Amino acid sequence: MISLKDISKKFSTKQGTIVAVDNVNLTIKQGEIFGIIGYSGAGKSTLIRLLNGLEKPTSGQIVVNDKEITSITEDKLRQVRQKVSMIFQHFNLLWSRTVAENIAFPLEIAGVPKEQRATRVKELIELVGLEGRGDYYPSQLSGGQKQRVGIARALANRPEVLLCDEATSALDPETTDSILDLLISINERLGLTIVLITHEMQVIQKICNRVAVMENGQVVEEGDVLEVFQNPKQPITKRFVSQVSENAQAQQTIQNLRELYPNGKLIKLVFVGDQTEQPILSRLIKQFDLEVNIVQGNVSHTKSGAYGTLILQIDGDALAIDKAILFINEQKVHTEVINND
Ligand SMILES: Nc1ncnc2c1ncn2[C@@H]1O[C@H](COP(=O)(O)OP(=O)(O)OP(=O)(O)O)[C@@H](O)[C@H]1O
Repeated sequence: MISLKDISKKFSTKQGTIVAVDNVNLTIKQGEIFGIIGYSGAGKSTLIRLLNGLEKPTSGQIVVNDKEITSITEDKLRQVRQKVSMIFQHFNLLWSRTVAENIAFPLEIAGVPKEQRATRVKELIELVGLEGRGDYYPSQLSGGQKQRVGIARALANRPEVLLCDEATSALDPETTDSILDLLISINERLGLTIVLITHEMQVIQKICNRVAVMENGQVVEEGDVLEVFQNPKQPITKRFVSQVSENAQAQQTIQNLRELYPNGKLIKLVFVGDQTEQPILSRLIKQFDLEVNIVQGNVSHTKSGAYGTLILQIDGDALAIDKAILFINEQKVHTEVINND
């Protein structure tokens, strides 16, 4: 549905040339929710703006729905843009228009007759759960409600792709959850392809099928969310994954246990999907003459299944510990020894 081939975007500034996007190759499939994560300055905004033609790449090709958008005329680009909508961190609503008038705005631009506009606005208000708020002004709405207006407006002309630029970053965790639930339901009900950029792994975890990790303009890692959670390869990906799977308190506990049991091994187990149901721990204790302490346990639910981590402190004979680790690996559970130093 969307493919980026060798895409680079350079900006010339007084300080010199900035490479905002550096040779990116990506394919986004129809109907999926694809997340792009990176810290500030990684190039996410530039990349997403390239997808709807707001920026032109310095080199490379972008194909959206079989149309090569990098070399088409402004007129044709406008047609493609109707199929690629966007929502924003700060909503970008028109403050002097009511909710209904904001949602109607893209329909007016597209020349939809007044009566059809009214019917479509009503449908959209229901779709995003803003019944009874049609005559409100944006200033009378909460952040979450404003983003619902943004989503309704973006969907007005029945796009095939929705781009989300840090769409939940200005919202509190509970409101973030409700907006992400709305995006999931829209993706499922309308079969809409969603591409989102974020710096929060929680967002990726909750709603994305696949993820690309950006650093210094490059995509440094990419894959199914569950796989990336299970086996992050790059240091930056590991940092993002630990945002959701570990917490400061657990780190403290690890520190304490290292001091308490200098001879034991601290082992992190990573479970995916069905493995989270398996009684691996009880079998481990039964089969091996080892002392096993649970330091921390955590199960996160991603869109494609459950993902869990368990940190164990295992003490006893060194050979038995190695055999136990082998046994755990045989259950297809990924293990990582946390150094005792
Ligand atoms: N129009 C521009 N002119 C010059 N430099 C730019 C321009 N747009 C972006 N950049 C630079 O490109 C790099 C990537 O910026 P970009 O906004 O894409 O990153 P980001 O990952 O979205 O970060 P943030 O979340 O802070 O917006 C940065 O160094 C930024 O300063």
